[in-house]
Amino acid sequence: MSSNGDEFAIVLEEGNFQKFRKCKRVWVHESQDAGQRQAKHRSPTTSLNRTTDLDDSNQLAANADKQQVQRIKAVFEKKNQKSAQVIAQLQKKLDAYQKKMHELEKHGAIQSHRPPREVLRDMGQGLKNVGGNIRDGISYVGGSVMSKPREFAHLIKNKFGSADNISQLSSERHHGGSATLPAAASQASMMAAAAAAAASVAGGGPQGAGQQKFSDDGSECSSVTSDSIGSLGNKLLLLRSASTAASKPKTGVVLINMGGPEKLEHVEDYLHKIMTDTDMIQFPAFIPQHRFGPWIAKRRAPKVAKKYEEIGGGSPILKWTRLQGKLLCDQLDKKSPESAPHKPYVAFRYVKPHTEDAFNELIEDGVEHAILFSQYPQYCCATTGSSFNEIYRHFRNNELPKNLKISVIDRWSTHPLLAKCFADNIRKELEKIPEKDRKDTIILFSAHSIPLKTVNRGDAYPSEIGATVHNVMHELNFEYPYQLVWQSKVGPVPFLGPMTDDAIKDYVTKGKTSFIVVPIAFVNEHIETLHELDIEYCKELAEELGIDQIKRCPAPNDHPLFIEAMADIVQKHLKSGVPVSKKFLHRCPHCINHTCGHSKTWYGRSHESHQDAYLDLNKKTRIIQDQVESLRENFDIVKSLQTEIHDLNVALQEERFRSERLEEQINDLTELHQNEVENLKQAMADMEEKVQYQSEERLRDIHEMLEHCQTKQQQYVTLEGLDNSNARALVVKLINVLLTVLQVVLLLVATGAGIIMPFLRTRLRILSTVIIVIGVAFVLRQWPEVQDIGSHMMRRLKDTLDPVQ
Ligand SMILES: C=CC1=C(C)c2cc3[nH]c(cc4nc(cc5[nH]c(cc1n2)c(C)c5CCC(=O)O)C(CCC(=O)O)=C4C)c(C)c3C=C
Ligand SMILES: [Fe+2]
Repeated sequence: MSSNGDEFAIVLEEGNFQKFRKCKRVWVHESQDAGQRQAKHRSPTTSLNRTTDLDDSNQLAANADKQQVQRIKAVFEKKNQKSAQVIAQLQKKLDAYQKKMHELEKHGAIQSHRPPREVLRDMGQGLKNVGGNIRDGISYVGGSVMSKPREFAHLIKNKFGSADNISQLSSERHHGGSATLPAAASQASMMAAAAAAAASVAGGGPQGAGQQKFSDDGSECSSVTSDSIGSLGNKLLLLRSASTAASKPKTGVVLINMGGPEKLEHVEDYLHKIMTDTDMIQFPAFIPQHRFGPWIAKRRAPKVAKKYEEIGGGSPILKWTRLQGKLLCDQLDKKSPESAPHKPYVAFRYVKPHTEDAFNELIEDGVEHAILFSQYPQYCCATTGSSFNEIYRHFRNNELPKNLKISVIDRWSTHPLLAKCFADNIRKELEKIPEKDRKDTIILFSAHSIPLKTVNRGDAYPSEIGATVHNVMHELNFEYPYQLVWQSKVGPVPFLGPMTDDAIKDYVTKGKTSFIVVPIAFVNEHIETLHELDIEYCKELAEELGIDQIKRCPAPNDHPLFIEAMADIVQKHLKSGVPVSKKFLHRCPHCINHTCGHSKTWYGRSHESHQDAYLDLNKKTRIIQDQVESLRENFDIVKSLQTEIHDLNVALQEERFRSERLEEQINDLTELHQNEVENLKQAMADMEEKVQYQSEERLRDIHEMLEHCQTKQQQYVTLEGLDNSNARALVVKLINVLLTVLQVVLLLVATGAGIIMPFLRTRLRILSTVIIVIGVAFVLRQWPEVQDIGSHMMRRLKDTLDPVQ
């Protein structure tokens, strides 16, 4: 048996072998689950490795002893534990990310079913954009103003001549006249008409084809009369029908204006509110305004009501404002999707809908940002100031919701599109004037006057009016003579002049006969354009002065350039990120109005708080951006960890396979060994049996020989006995003696052999026996000398022991 075999013999020793099998079972069991999971991932290279592994394992198996097996087991166990830990950690991380992503999805940031990585990337990008937008204000999303509805409107205009005609056709249809109107077109007409209203430039809308000459008596004074108010009504009706189901508005555009009585019965209340508005009118200190104001309102009401009656029974301000708001928000929705949906709210100072109506609705709608958009292009303490003071008072008594951001557009007198709009309207009026008179036509920019006292306090109104006038004239290349004049003086106190009517009178006396009056301070038709300018000046004064060339330029109303101007103003405001202008927070140098002081402080604070909120939002956006970034990084880490896990699993799988092979080898060798041991045992048993059998054979042979001898002897005895009985007896006795002697000799030989055999079993014994025998023989041969030596030694010993003798 080889030395390797010896080592295996030790391993296979009953106790050790059991231990080895037990350890192996534990190890195999631990790695079994993972092995099953990974089995399908076995790569072709693994099978290649197997051969090498097999050799390794053969080698290993060949050299393995108990410690080696345990060491191998420990290494694999350690590896197994490590992988299990790594897998558990990664699983944990993965769970956390999945949870985060789930939360993000749940909170609406991700609403798609795209892969989370892509969603994360888009979200990150979106947040980046949001951040950018917030930093830059709300970014301008470019888009042509001449968008689809307007193109559609142009189409319709080409077909029907004017948007107004659509409603006409529509009513004709009701009377059976719609046979020629295609069904689809009739359905679309409602939508188209709304767009057409926005596109009613020259020839369309109230200023163009729909515009009517005021007087039946052939007066040239152009105006927007009750007929055109009716046309405005139709547009609004169509707009309303065309409006789609409203979604929750994000941005509310609050159109701030003074308003006018829509019905005659509202006139007194309207005047009452004006007369008691101390921002608008300040009675001398000795007159109690709250008493005297209503009294004047009551007295003045019939006269004012008559005027409203003459313009069609009420102020068109609300209708125009609603239309302007609708068109504005439509444009904003397209141009500024970041702040969409936009919804217009009307906040009038003296009639319904009041400030509180607008804000109640706006808050109920859940608007996030309310833009307080003054509809007075030029700031005046009596008008703009009064409305903003009213809003301040409203929020002094009512809580401003924390989630409602407010910002202010307080003036826009120099907006280029406003000037372009006025210039366009002026050009159109100029075209109506005979060419010979055109160059000499004086353009009279007429604005509502204000008391000189107000001017002297430092009200910006006159200078801002002047700025608009300058810009309009710049648009007209200053090609015409022009003059800024003032109208609508009320009460006995001195007002800013020259008055419009006085100016016309004096110009006429100076030989001027052609005028275009431009209402420069108000953006839609109202009593002062429709009555004071159209009736009192263009008609009555012209008659009185004997001239027929006083034309009136329409107010901006729904002029596309004006709507575009409004949209641009709002957009730029959003983009600027400036909630309130410095100028607005700055009081007039001689302001005596305490409300102005409180109001501006309030706007300033709310501005600050919004600025804070804005900064806060910015900060939060940045934090979210950072989080998205780190999430993205973590995502990458998870990805690489997943790859690592996969690699580890593959390696683990290979190790497991290798160990399996090793185990198989060990099993095979164990079996081989057992077989060998069995064979050896068998061989030994066989040998034993053979020896036994051979010795029995020998004995039998001896017995047979003895029996044969005896038989021979008896034969001899029988043969010879016949001759001589005495001799025969002697021979028998002799043979018996011989046999006995032989037996004794044999016995002696056997005994001797029995005695001698132990001495001859090993070489050493044989050697020592030979030496002893030779020694004894030598002693016996030299016996006398040995005796002498013995007696001599005895003597010497006695002498040594007894020194006295
Ligand atoms: C920008 C325009 C206006 C300024 C500035 C303005 C100042 C101002 N007004 C009054 C007194 C009255 N105004 C009245 C009506 C009225 N005022 C404006 C515009 C401005 N007023 C308009 C557009 C209207 C008419 C609205 C409508 O119904 O269509 C009235 C009531 C009518 C009347 O009694 O004649 C009064 C009164 C003052 C004292 C003032 C400046 C301090
Ligand atoms: Fe006024």
